[in-house]
Amino acid sequence: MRKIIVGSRRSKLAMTQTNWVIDQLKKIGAPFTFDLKEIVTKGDEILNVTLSKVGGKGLFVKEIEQAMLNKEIDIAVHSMKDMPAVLPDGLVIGTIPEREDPRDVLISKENRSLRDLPAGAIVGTSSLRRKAQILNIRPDLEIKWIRGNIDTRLKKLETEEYDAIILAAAGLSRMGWQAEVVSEYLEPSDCIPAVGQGALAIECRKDDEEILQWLAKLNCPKTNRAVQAERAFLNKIGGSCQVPVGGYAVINAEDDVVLNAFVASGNGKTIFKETVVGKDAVAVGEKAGERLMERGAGKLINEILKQLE
Ligand SMILES: NCc1[nH]cc(CCC(=O)O)c1CC(=O)O
Repeated sequence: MRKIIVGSRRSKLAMTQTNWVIDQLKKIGAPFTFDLKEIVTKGDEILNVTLSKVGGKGLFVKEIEQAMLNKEIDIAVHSMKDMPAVLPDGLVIGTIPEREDPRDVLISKENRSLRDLPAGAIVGTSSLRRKAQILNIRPDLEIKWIRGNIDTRLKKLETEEYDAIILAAAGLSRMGWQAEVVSEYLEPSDCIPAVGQGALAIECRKDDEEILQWLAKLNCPKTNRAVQAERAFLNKIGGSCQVPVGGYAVINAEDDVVLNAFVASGNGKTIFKETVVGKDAVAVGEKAGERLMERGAGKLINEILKQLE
């Protein structure tokens, strides 16, 4: 039997996701044995800085992709939302399994919802996307940066000066946290998820036909189409991590892709939202990007990027 080397970040979430995929492959009878190889990425090492300031997207995958190109590993399981728009030559996303709950959740002291938090309450998040959307609804709240893995953040809610934190529902449930810890599931009408949130990307070499053939059996066509639309949108607007942006697509009963996307100013005062419906996922994503740019998102993005210079 062929031995497959699976590369993974060492975080508990990464390991959990990786082991889940290995289990799925075993379950469908893939004729492989598996070896896990831990890889430390830049994103794991730099914990004290906002991600958007240290390079953002790609930070959690670059070293892993290099190891794959060097044939030190054969496959890797990533959170789709950590994946840059373009993959290095020679690598592909071999499969996208069914998406988990894509929503963000609010976890607060006294189990308060977003609209019930006390005036001026402190909310922990390091995501520009979450910050802008939260401030759009509750401009009085104070957003305080927080980093670290999910367990660390939950602990900080108890030990540090936060009244609430925001996390992805998918990460929480994959880590075995029960829905009871959640104070409120934020609906996409309030807080549009990150592009790819809740989905996994399993990456391998383009020419590894044997692996590709088995990975294909784990593929979820609906999730695939939805994520394609979201990523086409992100690509169109330039996919920068410095700009509050989000996109979430579903497949409706008519088999159309329905994409909701937004671009906002950092303080959430200006927020442009678009909904685009259509059969062709990539076209839907690109159209959402084009429309938002026409409405002024381009100007907004340029202003944000200029301030960073
Ligand atoms: N930002 C880090 C990150 N990358 C992927 C997830 C888990 C959720 C997912 O797979 O989308 C998380 C945690 C979070 O945002 O709370």
